[in-house]
Amino acid sequence: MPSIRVPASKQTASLMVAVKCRPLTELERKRSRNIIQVTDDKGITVLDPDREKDYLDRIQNRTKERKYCFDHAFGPECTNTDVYRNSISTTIAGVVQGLNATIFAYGSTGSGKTYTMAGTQKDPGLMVLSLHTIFDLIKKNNTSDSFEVTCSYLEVYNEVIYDLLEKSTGHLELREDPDQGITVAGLRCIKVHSADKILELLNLGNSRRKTESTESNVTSSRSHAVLEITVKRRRKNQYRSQILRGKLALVDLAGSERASETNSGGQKLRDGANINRSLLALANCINALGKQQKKGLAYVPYRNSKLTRILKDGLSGNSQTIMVATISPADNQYHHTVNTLKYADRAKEIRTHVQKNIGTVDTHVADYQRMIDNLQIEVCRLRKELAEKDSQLSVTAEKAVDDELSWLNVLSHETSENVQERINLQKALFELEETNLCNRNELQHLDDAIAKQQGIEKDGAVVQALRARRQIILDNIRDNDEAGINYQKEIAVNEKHRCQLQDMIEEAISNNSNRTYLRILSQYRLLGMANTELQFEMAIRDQVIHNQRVTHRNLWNLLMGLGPDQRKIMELAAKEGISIEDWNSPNGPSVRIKYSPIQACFLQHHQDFSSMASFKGQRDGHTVCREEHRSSYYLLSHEHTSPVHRGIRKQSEHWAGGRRALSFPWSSESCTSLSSFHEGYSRQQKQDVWPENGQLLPEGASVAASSNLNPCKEIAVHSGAIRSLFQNSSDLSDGIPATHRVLYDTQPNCPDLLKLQSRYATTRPAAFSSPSSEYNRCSSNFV
Ligand SMILES: Nc1ncnc2c1ncn2[C@@H]1O[C@H](COP(=O)(O)OP(=O)(O)OP(=O)(O)O)[C@@H](O)[C@H]1O
Repeated sequence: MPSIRVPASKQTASLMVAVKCRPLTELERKRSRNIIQVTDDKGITVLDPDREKDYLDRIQNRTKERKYCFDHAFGPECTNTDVYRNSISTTIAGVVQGLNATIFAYGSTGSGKTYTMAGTQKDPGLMVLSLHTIFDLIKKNNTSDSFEVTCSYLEVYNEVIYDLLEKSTGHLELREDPDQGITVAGLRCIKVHSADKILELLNLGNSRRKTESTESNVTSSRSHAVLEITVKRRRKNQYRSQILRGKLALVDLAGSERASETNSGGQKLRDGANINRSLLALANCINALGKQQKKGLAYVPYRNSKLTRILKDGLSGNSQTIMVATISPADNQYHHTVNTLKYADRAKEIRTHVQKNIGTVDTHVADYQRMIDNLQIEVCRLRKELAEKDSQLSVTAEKAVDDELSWLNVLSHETSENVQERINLQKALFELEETNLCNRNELQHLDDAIAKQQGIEKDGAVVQALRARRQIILDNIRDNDEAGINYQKEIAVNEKHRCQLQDMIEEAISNNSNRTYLRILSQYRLLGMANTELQFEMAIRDQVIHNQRVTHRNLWNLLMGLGPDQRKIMELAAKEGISIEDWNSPNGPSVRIKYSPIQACFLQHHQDFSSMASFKGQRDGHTVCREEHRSSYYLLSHEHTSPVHRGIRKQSEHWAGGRRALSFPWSSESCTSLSSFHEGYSRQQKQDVWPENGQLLPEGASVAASSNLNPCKEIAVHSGAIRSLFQNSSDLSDGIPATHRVLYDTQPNCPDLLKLQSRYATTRPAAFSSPSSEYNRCSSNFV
């Protein structure tokens, strides 16, 4: 069977930027002034739009004039063909040779993106000209190679993907394929034999595209359109054939605008917000990629929109990419023009890695025979499926039930998208934190290096270079922190949407006659989604555990390399409550930390929670391996604080018919990230807590008291907890508070209990002597 493999050689290519300035429109000619000068085939000057300057500007010689230099610059007199010949045609030729190319038009609304990409009858656009080139090259090819050209056309409208080659399609999903990168599942791919056929399809697709008349543009595109042409070229010799697969993506973006400028409201305003969101995401990616070339380690937020995910390959992967920045020459468009040119200028820094997509096919007779066999099996299966579908269609009663369920399917689908989006956001947040962790590490090293270097020569060249690098890292950290805050906001919005969806499902179910069945079905589906999220959380946690282990190992190696004396290490560690064992073990020494009873309590709780927890270390009293302990941090932060888990907890509360679910006092800590959890946790360590009223302590848990107590009256305690409560009674400096009673499930002859009773027998007999029936009453209220 054919297999496309990545060949060894890769070439780095810069993103090519061509700027095209359109002529003034009829209306603009009456009202506006031309402020664009194309100085030569690369240079552009944007003149100051203000004819009159105020006093301050005049005396300080301030001007808004801006000068730029790009790979190509085209003035209003240039046609699309001029742009194509000078900047695009060679790249298109590469597509027939198995290379990928992406061409996208970027600019504000009404600046001429659609005109440039689609064009008119008299002035055909880049899409049309590219297609003609591809078919001309195929036609002129005088080798024995065979070609297959396929095309797809999609639009992203309001963050939903639609197939423009299908009359009415549902929402399409993006898939991340390890071999092919980002693909759109279910997108129609049509085989074409001539440029005219594609143009026919293009016109058809364009007629389906969402456009609106806005104040700035009569036919403003409300969606981002992506036309993808794949050219498969098969080269044969006697036994083997080689396949070259080139892909060309032609992208016409929707126009960005300010709501105030377009004077739009309602749906138009919503479209505008979504368009701006994805364009902002694109601009952020361009910024980050540009920065990455200069500074390294900047996080690129591809996941923020469908558009950027689709364009990912074009922006940093295997593609020769051309950005055509379109601008208007009108003086009232100055800000938009400068903004577009600013991003175009940054985009020049972007680098992609171009490589031919080559695969081979063994064409032995046996392979053909196998292919035929497979096809025959497939035909049989399809026939059978068709017969089944026919019989299904005839059962109208079943169909009626299907109709009844269709609303649930729609809502389930939306919920699943909501879950997917949340997972993506959390993945992005996680990646961002990983990046910042590296940044912070580097910062630490830099600080050390600066301090050391300053001892040698104060403010020398090396120190200055280190400081410059430090500033860059600080900037990166700040930018990433800002991005992280935005992700958290988006997660909150997503979570709100999840609640709305769930309410809608609940409402729909309660209005339906098949209530019980639908409720079970809905819960089943929601649980399925919750399960997906949990699996994702676990994958992240495993990654964190792995990272911690590597760090742990490295630290030991470092410590050993430094060679401090064993006794000294032991002394220092003991001061920190750490004991070190097995010094001479071939795997290195093992570190143990003494935990306070409350820490041990939550570790115990979380061990129960996690079925995947890899707690291989020894658990003895309140001693837990450092490694386990660190990994639990992350688990806890997600268990208690991530929207996913809050969602799951809310669901379980709901399904439990309003009965209170088990919760711990510190579960209200809002720690949405690893670092904020650490912060929250260390705060928690500083103040002892008393469990909330009516709370059940798990087996083996213990409590600590302090003067800062919750005003609860009763707690129920398992026998194991009583034991540890007693064992750690020295921690109960204030004893069981006068306002509290402890209810227990232990047999009266339990030795631990007897000891406890004797401790409180004279001072407060009621504090610790409730009968089991009371324990049962108390615990059944909330378990
Ligand atoms: N090179 C050009 N020559 C003549 N007219 C042009 C040219 N470029 C654009 N125009 C005209 O400018 C107007 C706006 O162009 P167009 O619709 O292509 O903008 P756009 O950037 O795609 O806008 P939106 O983002 O709102 O979809 C149209 O009337 C178009 O005909």
